Amino acid sequence: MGMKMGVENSDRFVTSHRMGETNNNATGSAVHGVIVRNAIKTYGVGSNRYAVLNELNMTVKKGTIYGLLGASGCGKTTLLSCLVGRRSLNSGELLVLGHEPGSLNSGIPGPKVGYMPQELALYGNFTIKETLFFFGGIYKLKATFINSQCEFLSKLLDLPPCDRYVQTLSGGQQRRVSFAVALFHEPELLILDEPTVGVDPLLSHSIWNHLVRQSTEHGRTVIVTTHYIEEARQAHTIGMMRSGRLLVQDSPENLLNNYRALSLEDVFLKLCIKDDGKNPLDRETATNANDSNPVAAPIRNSTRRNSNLARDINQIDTSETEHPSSGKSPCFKIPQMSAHRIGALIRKNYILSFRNIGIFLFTYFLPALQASLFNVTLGHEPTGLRMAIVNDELDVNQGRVCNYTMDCEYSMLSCRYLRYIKDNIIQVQYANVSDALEAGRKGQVWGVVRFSWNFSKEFEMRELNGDAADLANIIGSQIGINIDSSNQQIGLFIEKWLLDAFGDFVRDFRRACGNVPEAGLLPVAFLDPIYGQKSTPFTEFMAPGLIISIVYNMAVALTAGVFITERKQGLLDRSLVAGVKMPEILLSYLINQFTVLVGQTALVFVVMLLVFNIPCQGNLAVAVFITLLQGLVGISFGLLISTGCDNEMGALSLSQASFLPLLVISGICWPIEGMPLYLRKVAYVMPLTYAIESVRCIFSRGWGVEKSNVYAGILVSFAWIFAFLALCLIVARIRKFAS
Ligand SMILES: Nc1ncnc2c1ncn2[C@@H]1O[C@H](COP(=O)(O)OP(=O)(O)OP(=O)(O)O)[C@@H](O)[C@H]1O
Repeated sequence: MGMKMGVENSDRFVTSHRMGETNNNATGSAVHGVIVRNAIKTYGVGSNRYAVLNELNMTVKKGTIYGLLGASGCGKTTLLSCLVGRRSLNSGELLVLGHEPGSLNSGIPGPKVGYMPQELALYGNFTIKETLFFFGGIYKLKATFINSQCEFLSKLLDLPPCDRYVQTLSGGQQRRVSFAVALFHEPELLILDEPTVGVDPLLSHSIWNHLVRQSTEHGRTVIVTTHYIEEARQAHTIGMMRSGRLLVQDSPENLLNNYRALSLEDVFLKLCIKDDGKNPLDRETATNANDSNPVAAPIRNSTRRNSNLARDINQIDTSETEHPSSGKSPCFKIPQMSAHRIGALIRKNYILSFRNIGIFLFTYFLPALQASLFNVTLGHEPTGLRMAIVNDELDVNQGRVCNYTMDCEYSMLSCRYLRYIKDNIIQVQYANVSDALEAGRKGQVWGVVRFSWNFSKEFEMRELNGDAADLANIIGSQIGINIDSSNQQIGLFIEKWLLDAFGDFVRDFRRACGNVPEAGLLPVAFLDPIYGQKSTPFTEFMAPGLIISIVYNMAVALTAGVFITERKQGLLDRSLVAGVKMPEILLSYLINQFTVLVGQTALVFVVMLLVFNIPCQGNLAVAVFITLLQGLVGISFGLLISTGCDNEMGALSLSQASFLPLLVISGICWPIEGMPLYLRKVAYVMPLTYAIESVRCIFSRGWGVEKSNVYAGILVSFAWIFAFLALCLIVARIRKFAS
């Protein structure tokens, strides 16, 4: 029933449906849909180089169906990808609808071609309707037209309801949706790579009928590959391919007659037997099937072929023909971008993001969680540090026990000093130094504090004698300290607390004795700091680096794999054949990720500044701006990874591998001034270094953009964004993702 309705409605394919256009079905006056001459295409490099297309010649008349048959691996897909402009020939000539694919105004890649690749090349998270609307957006089709096509093709191809998700469809249904995507915008040329795989015979029959109608009633050219040789009988011309060459091309009837065969399979078999053992480059033997046939003629000998090429090209309306030299865009010229394609890509990216709402929310809030974790875990003073105390001044037998006097009394000063030590240190009494040191070696204590038996007495002598104090007196009044310095941070804290405790002890004691408190301290005074506080918390030093590295790393992680999956599933190829340009894809991802980045950055700043009170002395807007720029650097780097890597694992490894070196070299955890001179130069050209320095200057010094330390961060960020994006385009061009 559905198929019947499809037949009735087939006239829809002559409507005008493109926004801003009156008629899209001008077929031009060229006689040939496709002409391929002496096509050579190789893969691999050096000794691994091999030819997949071997001086191949092919002629497809406009408005006809061309069935391309051949064994697996003979080069059919490669030929088709050259026709749609996704690959280029090493040598030879190729004209599709009178233009070289990829040349200006050729419409290929673009709306003139409908391409169904071998892979499914559909977004599983999209409904059928969303799929058509995505490609419709790329082709700038009107919504009413897409809706009516959706309805029409549903009936023709017996598709499930249009609101069904592609990933929930059966394999055959998915193939039919893929077929619908190739058809629905009514292209002049249909290139279908095995459209009937996984489709039941009834539907396959209907698909072929539809293709016949498309060619006979609407003058569309169809090139179709299939492994089911017999179904190709409905094609006007059959091309039989082997080892990168066309053994023959002719109408099915002629082939059956000329080879006295009952089936096309027999014809192919006979041709293969004939071809076996012959030099694949021997053009005479490869193309001697039917000398009298005008379509078979172009693939005979080289002399004839050249003259045929001249003739074939002459048959094409010269106004429609574009030669490589005239129309091909220069190597690295950035193609013109279009708002409707970018709009379609952005919508697609958002739909894909919101379909995985759980993952989206997690990644959206992750930077804020990381910032919170940083504030909770880093920069705080350690507590519960056990220190061994060996106080020889204590002797119960001699009546030397701790007293708690605060008077000017030189008695049991060891106990008095110990009371000034911060609670972060747990004091554990040990009877003798050797036991205490042994405990330190076993990791039971972080150090040993020891007093001699006559500590208070010697301390008094030292105070009274001043410069006249002798060495024995000085040594006896010392507080001996051994610290486990295996952990520098803990060692530094213990050292500082013991010294602070001594400073407090001396000041109080001298005050009690009516002396000037400060006289007992070192004659070095740290006055008010120029910037910051007297003891700036470590978190404040690290905060700018942490903010930027969290935002940067998140941006890299979210973009490093963005179009690897699309590429692997053939979706990138399909979009590019539909006319999308690589810069448009990059821009759409930049825009999508940037909107996520804005939210993430805002949350990180809220957590750092409002929740954990990291001070910002300068202009917060400039700090946020630099952080956003760094996010864009991360997105650009992620896109570069995505362009260069073939699989998600490689992208993940590369993004992770680059993160740690960048972290350490950018001065996040340790001052750049602590690096060797040569490394500092490297550090300063890294993407994050200047930006971190800029934000640090804004946060702690309150500097503005007029200072070179601040604007350097902005300029360097812009430079990296442009460098990464330019590299993306170059890599894409080299790897042939670009159109
Ligand atoms: N990107 C590539 N790099 C290297 N070799 C490739 C590449 N793509 C295809 N090939 C090789 O080129 C040959 C032709 O492949 P192609 O996909 O064009 O064959 P095909 O006729 O379409 O096969 P099938 O009918 O199985 O799809 C195969 O040997 C294949 O391994």
